[in-house]
Amino acid sequence: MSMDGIQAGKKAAAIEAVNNHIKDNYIVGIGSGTTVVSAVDRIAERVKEEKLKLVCIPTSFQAKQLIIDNNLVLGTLEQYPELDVAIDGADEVDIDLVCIKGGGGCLTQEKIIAGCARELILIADARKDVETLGTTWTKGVPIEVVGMAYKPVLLQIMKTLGGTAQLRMASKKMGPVVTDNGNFIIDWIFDKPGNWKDINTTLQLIPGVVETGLFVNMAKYAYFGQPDGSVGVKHAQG
Ligand SMILES: O=C[C@H](O)[C@H](O)[C@H](O)COP(=O)(O)O
Repeated sequence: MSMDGIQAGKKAAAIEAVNNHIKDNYIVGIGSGTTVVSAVDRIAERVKEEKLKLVCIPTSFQAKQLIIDNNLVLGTLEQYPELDVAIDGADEVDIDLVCIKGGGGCLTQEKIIAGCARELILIADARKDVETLGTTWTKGVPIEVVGMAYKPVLLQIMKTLGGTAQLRMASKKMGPVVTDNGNFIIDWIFDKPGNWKDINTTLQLIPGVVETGLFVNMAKYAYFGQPDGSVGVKHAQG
């Protein structure tokens, strides 16, 4: 898939999801990443054209900037602890709509916002629509960890679950990536897919782990855009 094709797919998925799931007077969670940029563009367009009254709650520093730059109304969880919908990207989504998030390091606030929303809607290009996790996304599961605990956590993950866990290093700064919450990220490359609910619980129980990039039973719909602009929609069972 060409870069243009990927971009076209992201945009198409974002537009269709915003058209179908954003309604007047909604409190909307704004996810993070490149695909969400197109969603916020479309939200801003609809607010202008249809005079929608929305409040947008960000999942990251990037999302907050997107909301402000597009002149949307910015809110916080303190003001609006219950959201109507959250729209967010994903690094890979399996057949049960279990997904990996955090490729851009924003998983913790994303999961909090998703947990407060009635509906989590995923938007992605079609490469990310897979049967089992680890098919096209080979960078593993991002796990946010308190800085001083990164080494024991990393060792514990490999001992308990196998695979390879490594500290994510920054590219334009010496040392590790530091999240919006002041923590580090461990990327865990798993050997094979498993029971993601159990794996997620195991990871969360390791002291020092803040949150994992495994989103299990959270997404309600996933929109996958193709290079030709067509969009496939998947709905969670149950
Ligand atoms: O940390 C980043 C987020 O979880 C993103 O939503 C995820 O990485 C997908 O990003 P993109 O839309 O850029 O592929």
